[in-house]
Amino acid sequence: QPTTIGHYLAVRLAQAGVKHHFVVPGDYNLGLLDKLQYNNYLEEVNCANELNCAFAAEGYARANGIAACVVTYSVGAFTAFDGIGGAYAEDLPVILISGSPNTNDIGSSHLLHHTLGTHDFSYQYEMAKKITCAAVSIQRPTEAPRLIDYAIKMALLKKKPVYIEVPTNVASQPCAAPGPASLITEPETSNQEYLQMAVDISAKIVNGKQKPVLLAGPKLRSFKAESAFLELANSLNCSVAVMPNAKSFFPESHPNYAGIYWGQASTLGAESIINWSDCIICAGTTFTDYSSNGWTSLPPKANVLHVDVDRVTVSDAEFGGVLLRDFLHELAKKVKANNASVVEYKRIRPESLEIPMENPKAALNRKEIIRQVQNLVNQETTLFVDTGDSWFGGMRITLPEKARFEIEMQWGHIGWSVPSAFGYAIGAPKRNVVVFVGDGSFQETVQEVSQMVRLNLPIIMFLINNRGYTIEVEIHDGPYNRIKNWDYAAIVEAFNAGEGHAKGFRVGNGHELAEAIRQAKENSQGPTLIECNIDQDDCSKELINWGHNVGAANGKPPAKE
Ligand SMILES: Cc1ncc(Cn2nnc(CCOP(=O)(O)OP(=O)(O)O)c2C)c(N)n1
Ligand SMILES: [Mg+2]
Repeated sequence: QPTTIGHYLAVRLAQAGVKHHFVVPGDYNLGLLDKLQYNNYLEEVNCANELNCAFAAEGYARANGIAACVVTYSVGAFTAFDGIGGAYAEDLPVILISGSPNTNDIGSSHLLHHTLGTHDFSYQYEMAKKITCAAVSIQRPTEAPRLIDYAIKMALLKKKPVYIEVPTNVASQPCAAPGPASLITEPETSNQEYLQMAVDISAKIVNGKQKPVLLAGPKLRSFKAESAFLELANSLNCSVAVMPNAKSFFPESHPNYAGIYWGQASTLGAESIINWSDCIICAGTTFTDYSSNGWTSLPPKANVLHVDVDRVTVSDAEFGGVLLRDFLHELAKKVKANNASVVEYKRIRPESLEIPMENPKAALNRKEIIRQVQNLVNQETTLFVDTGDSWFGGMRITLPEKARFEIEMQWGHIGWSVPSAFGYAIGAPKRNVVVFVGDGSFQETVQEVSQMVRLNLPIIMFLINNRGYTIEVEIHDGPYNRIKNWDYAAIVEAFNAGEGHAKGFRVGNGHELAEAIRQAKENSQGPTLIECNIDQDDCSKELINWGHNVGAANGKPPAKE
């Protein structure tokens, strides 16, 4: 039967793998929301604001592989853009759908609400082009199928966000029925000839080296290359280190795991084994000022074989059209086992960093929190760590088999973890979602705890209250790093408003923390926030050192004219 553009979009979203769409309604998108809603493949999830809506979709994409969020024109889309920029930075395919003015108003003398008060209604679409891999605006209903297919296909191919603008009078327009899912889900393939050339040359190089190692990068997950990476690690049988924003993309329970490579914030001797190697296969890695610890930890270029998402760079050659997962899978068949690095690693591996238990009545400190969270983490746990000393605390957690770790080191938006963990929990209902979030970060996006209450999500949040922006203090201090303290436990319980199951605890020692965790594990009907009060100066030495390096990098004077 004839369908509508709204129905067409709903079917395509479902065919792409979206099961929930995150929304903040607005009069420019209400007709579209109706069409999406009565479609039984999709479930609508409300958010308190559009920044959190976009971050919830970003978190859903971490769990589900693709996500969608629907906002209204300008006043909705502009804050959603911040979360979409984050999805772009983190290689997460989020489909941003925005309502927009009636097509009859384009080019007319009408001035409209939720606009800049001019006759130009193209600015949002132009802005969206900058932070997506594809942006479309459906001004002529007959073009809808082509534009929708193009945008969704690009999101799936490039693992980047896309933008679909739907004028308020278009969603209910008649439209051809959508075709088969394969039209939009066709995966990208490698150029077979180039793939084999790249693999043959690389295998010769690797097999000719004395002590190759592997380094896992953040792009392994989005580009579905984790299992191919594991295959290569097993066939090469070498030491494997991971970048801080690739933690959990290689199992830490694997006998060849050699820790996190992050300069002086490295763990388990990873930096030593990387620096000792004569061939570092960097798979899906990116080295930024943050992830290279202020440019202090970059593997020596001459020893690097860099495998990017769609190209391979070896010594003096580069091969385009070679997909990361295909290259790793094929290389695994051609390399000879060489465990020199594993033998060496066993000699340098530092003693295990067991954190001794504190006197349960002593004032709570960062290490005791990490020790107790370590005991909470299991195979079903996904640990979110927000920007701040939470990053460095999270790095100290040893992950059991199948545990997952979520971080947003490229975009680095404080507060991301609360809405992202909310969206993730909807996409992965069987996971135990645990969050490390600082007081400063929490204040940015606290509203989405109310949606956790609404949907009875048993997310456990450790709010590290060190009275301010400690990560910033370590980069560069000033009065602006002090913040107003909140009663965080009371705020979370205020979201219950008589019918919720949120629980809030304020803890000041190891005994209170243990009791709060015990109750959090029992609270299966709603979120539990545990406000961990620690001293303002109780921060990791890794953060202090990292802060010095990043501060120095930020302060580098302009190059001489
Ligand atoms: C949206 C956004 N605005 C400002 C910043 C800069 N920034 N980065 N970290 C911070 C402070 C984080 O403070 P907390 O969450 O309390 O973390 P810690 O005290 O370091 O544990 C800021 C203000 C940021 N990273 N993201
Ligand atoms: Mg703080």
